[in-house]
Amino acid sequence: EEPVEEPQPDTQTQAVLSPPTTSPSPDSDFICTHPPYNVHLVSTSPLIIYLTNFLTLSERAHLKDITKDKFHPSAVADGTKSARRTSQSTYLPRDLIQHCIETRALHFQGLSTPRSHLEPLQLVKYSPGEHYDQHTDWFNPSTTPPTYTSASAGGNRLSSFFTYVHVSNDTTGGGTNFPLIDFPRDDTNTGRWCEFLDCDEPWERGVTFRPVEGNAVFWMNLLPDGTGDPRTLHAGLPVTSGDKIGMNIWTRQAPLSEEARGVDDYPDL
Ligand SMILES: O=C(O)CCC(=O)C(=O)O
Ligand SMILES: [Fe+2]
Repeated sequence: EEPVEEPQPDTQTQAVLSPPTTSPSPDSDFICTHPPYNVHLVSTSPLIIYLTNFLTLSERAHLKDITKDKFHPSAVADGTKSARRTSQSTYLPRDLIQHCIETRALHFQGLSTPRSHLEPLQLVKYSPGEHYDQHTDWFNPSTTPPTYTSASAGGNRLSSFFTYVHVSNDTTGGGTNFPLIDFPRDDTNTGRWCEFLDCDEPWERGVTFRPVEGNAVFWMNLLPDGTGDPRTLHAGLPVTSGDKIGMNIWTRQAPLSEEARGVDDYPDL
């Protein structure tokens, strides 16, 4: 019997976490290997990095398969549905593939980031017309209850990965827009960025990442003094046709409780 999950008040700032349940291993012979993803520096301040082939085809297929019937309307901090975020979300159950993706995200951040700093991985699905208004992933101390962001509750969100898990052939729209970030310089005029960035957007709109399945955007949310970096403002632009599923991988400043993360029995490597 699958436990029925209540829709989680999972937020504009997604402060309230739903601990993942453990699902049986997808394949007991599974060995965690990491794809040879590529790293492209978009901005050094704030740090924004574009990653190609961060999720393999089989990982994407697995993520879609295990979350097929699990999406609930995305909500905001007070638990209500919001016109600001019209997508559907779900947290991933814990399994070996989920664990392997977590390991990749941790190693990318310097090999010694503890797993306990990771929030449960969250999938977000957009159908035509759905979007997520401009927001920051870091919690604003003036609007977020301190119980969500105190050091004992994990602190703030240090970094974000937004990975594209599913983008259909007919998907249009659905880019991830950072309005305050300058388009990366390309003095050689190779136009290579246009494969990943929307070069048709007017330059005042900042940088818009195209949703390309398997790829990911990584950025640091906090300034060196630990406060939120306002330049990380971003939006999930409306999907205009087809659909899009993304995954958030959020790393906190401090460990989350087992209550928030769920029990994790997998060996670390
Ligand atoms: O859908 C996107 O492109 C971005 C989503 C996002 O920023 C979020 O879920 O926090
Ligand atoms: Fe976000």
